[in-house]
Amino acid sequence: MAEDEVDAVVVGMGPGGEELAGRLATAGLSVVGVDNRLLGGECPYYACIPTKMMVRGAGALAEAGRVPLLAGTASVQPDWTPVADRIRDEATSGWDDQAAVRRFEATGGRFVRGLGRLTAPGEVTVATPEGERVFRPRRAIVLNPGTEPTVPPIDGLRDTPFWTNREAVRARSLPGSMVVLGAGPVGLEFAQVFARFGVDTTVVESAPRVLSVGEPEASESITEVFTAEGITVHTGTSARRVRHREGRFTLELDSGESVSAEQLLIATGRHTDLATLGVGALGLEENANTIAVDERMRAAEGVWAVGDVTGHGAYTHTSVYQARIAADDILGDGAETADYRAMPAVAFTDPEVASLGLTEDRARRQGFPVRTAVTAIPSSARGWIHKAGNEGVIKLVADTDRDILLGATVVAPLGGEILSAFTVAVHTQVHIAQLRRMIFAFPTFHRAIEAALGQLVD
Ligand SMILES: Cc1cc2nc3c(=O)[nH]c(=O)nc-3n(C[C@H](O)[C@H](O)[C@H](O)COP(=O)(O)OP(=O)(O)OC[C@H]3O[C@@H](n4cnc5c(N)ncnc54)[C@H](O)[C@@H]3O)c2cc1C
Ligand SMILES: NC(=O)c1ccc[n+]([C@@H]2O[C@H](COP(=O)([O-])OP(=O)(O)OC[C@H]3O[C@@H](n4cnc5c(N)ncnc54)[C@H](O)[C@@H]3O)[C@@H](O)[C@H]2O)c1
Repeated sequence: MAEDEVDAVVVGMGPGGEELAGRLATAGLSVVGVDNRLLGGECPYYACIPTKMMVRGAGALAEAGRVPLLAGTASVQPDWTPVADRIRDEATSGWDDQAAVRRFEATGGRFVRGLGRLTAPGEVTVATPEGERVFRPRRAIVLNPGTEPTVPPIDGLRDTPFWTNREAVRARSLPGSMVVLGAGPVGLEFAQVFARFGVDTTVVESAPRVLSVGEPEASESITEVFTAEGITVHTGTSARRVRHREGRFTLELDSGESVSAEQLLIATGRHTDLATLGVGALGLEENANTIAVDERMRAAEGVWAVGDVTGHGAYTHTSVYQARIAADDILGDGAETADYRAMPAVAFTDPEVASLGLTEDRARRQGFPVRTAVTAIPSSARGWIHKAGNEGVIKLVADTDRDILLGATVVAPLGGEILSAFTVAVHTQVHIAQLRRMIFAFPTFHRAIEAALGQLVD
């Protein structure tokens, strides 16, 4: 058992851990970054980047399919090979992180591949193929373990060769049919991609609607688009039993129906194994799904946590934002504290579902004096011109006493880009009266914001 004294140990090198470890190392601290899988975490190898390459391919097919309505004829033959090649060669280098390791080492950091565990206050033990290494960092332990796909306890499921996002992004070919269990952002992005590449796709969601934590208008809009694209959507039901026989999955649903397909994708959420991470050594709850942090990401004396595990939004930009704040705090110049009011989220379906701040329901439950506005994208000038693929809606949630926006949802082509105007408005608390005096270029999609703002005044 070797012992190392260092300034900081970062356990889990997801986007936040990588950013933070690099910052500390660049500042001159001796830093060890630990990851048992790939340096960079889920986002570059199994999540954001490869799935957005899939979305790009699927989007090109969808646009080609719109040609007959707009511009003549187009003959398109979907082929998964360019997508699979791009993911292997351009996104993940064959799921090899050597470039990321070299980039981190160039900052002065040391990378240790292995499973990190808190073994005492101020002590991290890393199990590597060569044996255990014990670190007692002088200044900081940072936890960035991210999340694993959650597999629900459905009778028969565990014995079947189902996919999670990790198998789906490695797929070299696609099945003829697919059931996607779970209609959060992960399930919906994959479902639409696969359907557009010709897979007969069925979505099963236990909540009453898809994207159930968002605005109902967004759920309705996406359900309509999916249905129009030939995707079958079951809501308010789950699977009580799964069987896999002769190359086919069959799911018996709670509703009494059954659905069957060549492949099953589990997209029912994420979790973190805090017991394996050993947070009990810090006096923290091992059965919890998140590590509570203060506004500077401090979880305990000398311990910071960043990323999905903090429960403040499972997005890469959240993890990197928190990493910046934690790094400043560790380096001793931490004036900035976390403010999540304008934390954006984008599901990269087509149309994109982009949102930030409070939904109407949450704003009312929190006791705000609420007024809302809803405007349909097809009724805007640009939406009408765009025609095929113009589905969507903008919904605003305003605090009438303070004359500011509390939340916004944009379902639209490039909805994530349109959302940026609201990110500024909510982040800086611009008065709605001031927003209404802005000039919105004609005929942009974001000009639909003006119509929505107009509904917020008498
Ligand atoms: C399919 C999919 C698509 C997504 N698309 C987007 C998107 O478009 N935009 C977006 O913003 N977000 C997206 N996300 C979410 C995004 O991937 C995560 O929020 C992001 O990766 C940040 O996670 P993190 O920093 O908490 O750590 P992660 O990226 O989860 O990385 C954590 C790392 O820590 C390692 N680790 C865990 N425990 C230990 C341990 N004990 N010892 C050593 N190493 C350990 C893990 O192996 C992993 O490498 C997507 C997620 C999924 C699943
Ligand atoms: N573009 C992005 O920023 C992006 C993309 C993908 C994921 N993410 C993040 O990753 C995280 C995970 O996303 P996700 O979609 O996997 O999880 P999620 O928790 O957002 O959604 C999971 C869905 O599965 C449903 N579900 C749970 N158990 C079920 C069951 N047994 N049967 C049927 N349905 C069931 C839930 O009701 C929920 O709607 C999210 O927090 C998300 O924000 C972000």
